[in-house]
Amino acid sequence: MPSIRTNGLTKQFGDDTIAVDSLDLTVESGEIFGFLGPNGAGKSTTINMLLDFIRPTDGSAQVLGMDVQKDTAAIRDRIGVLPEGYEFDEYLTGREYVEWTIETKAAEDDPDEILETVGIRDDAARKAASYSTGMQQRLAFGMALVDDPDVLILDEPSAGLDPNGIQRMRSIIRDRADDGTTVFFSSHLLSEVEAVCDRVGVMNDGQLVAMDTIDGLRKKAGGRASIELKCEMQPAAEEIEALDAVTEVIVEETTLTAYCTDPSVKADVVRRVDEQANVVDILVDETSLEELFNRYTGGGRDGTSTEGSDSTSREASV
Ligand SMILES: Nc1ncnc2c1ncn2[C@@H]1O[C@H](COP(=O)(O)OP(=O)(O)OP(=O)(O)O)[C@@H](O)[C@H]1O
Repeated sequence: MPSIRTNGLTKQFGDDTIAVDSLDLTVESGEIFGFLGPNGAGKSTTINMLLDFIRPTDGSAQVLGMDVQKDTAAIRDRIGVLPEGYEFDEYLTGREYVEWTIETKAAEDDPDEILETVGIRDDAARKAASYSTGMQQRLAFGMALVDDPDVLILDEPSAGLDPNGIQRMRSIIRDRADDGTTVFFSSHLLSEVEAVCDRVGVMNDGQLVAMDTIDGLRKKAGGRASIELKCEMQPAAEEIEALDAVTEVIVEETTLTAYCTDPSVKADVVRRVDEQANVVDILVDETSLEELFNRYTGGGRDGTSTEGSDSTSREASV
């Protein structure tokens, strides 16, 4: 049974804005699913409908086989949520927030263990409202982990986190998924999606424009992978050009760069170049996800899809 399924899910705001347009989505149990898209693509609106925070104009959605509108309470018992823009009031400390969540869910977690997991145990006695943005995000994430939920729904979970926080969050997500938790998280950070997801759905302008593994998406997009080889002597391009799936070969002195439509051909390229010219160094530079993302989203609603994203080619490359 899929953990999350939507059928023709649609949300229109006012007369003009179709925030989510006939979304058909299936997330299997135990998957880490990345919900990717530029600002305004419809990610939060979708999540808000899954959580019954807002009602769809059309279509339906199920979480854990239950209808999100009819079985809201039963669903909330079994999911953990990190909403976008969580706000903490000035009265409770970090530990009290976690304790409150444990109590609300009638769970038996150890609050200190949760605080330790997300890396804020040393600050647990401070008021949560005085936390930095990243610490608040860690706290909200910790609260989502209470009661070992079957499904984690995380809206931009790395927002405000430092590299250490991002690393920690990824590792927690992987651990939870290994234990069978389904993780659905939205992001416009390409590197994040690449780093943890089994599959991604790409939203653009309210529509799901692609849903596949990263590799699968790249193949469909016709993205090309490249490999650069430094050799002892000058290699000849002809034999490499003749390989299936190699589209272009450039030789500059003792360096050969091969572009291919299927990344699996790279091993063959290395072997053959090595036979001719002794490969001394390999520099792989595959199609960047950013390029792929832009190909699918065409720059987003406002043409600035990757603005502010973590899009250095090395970090975003697959
Ligand atoms: N309450 C609302 N009233 C009117 N329009 C809304 C409302 N909520 C969202 N929208 C619009 O719906 C569209 C999708 O917004 P949404 O917040 O779902 O995008 P998103 O993909 O989550 O973006 P971001 O990455 O910036 O959070 C946008 O055009 C947004 O302005």
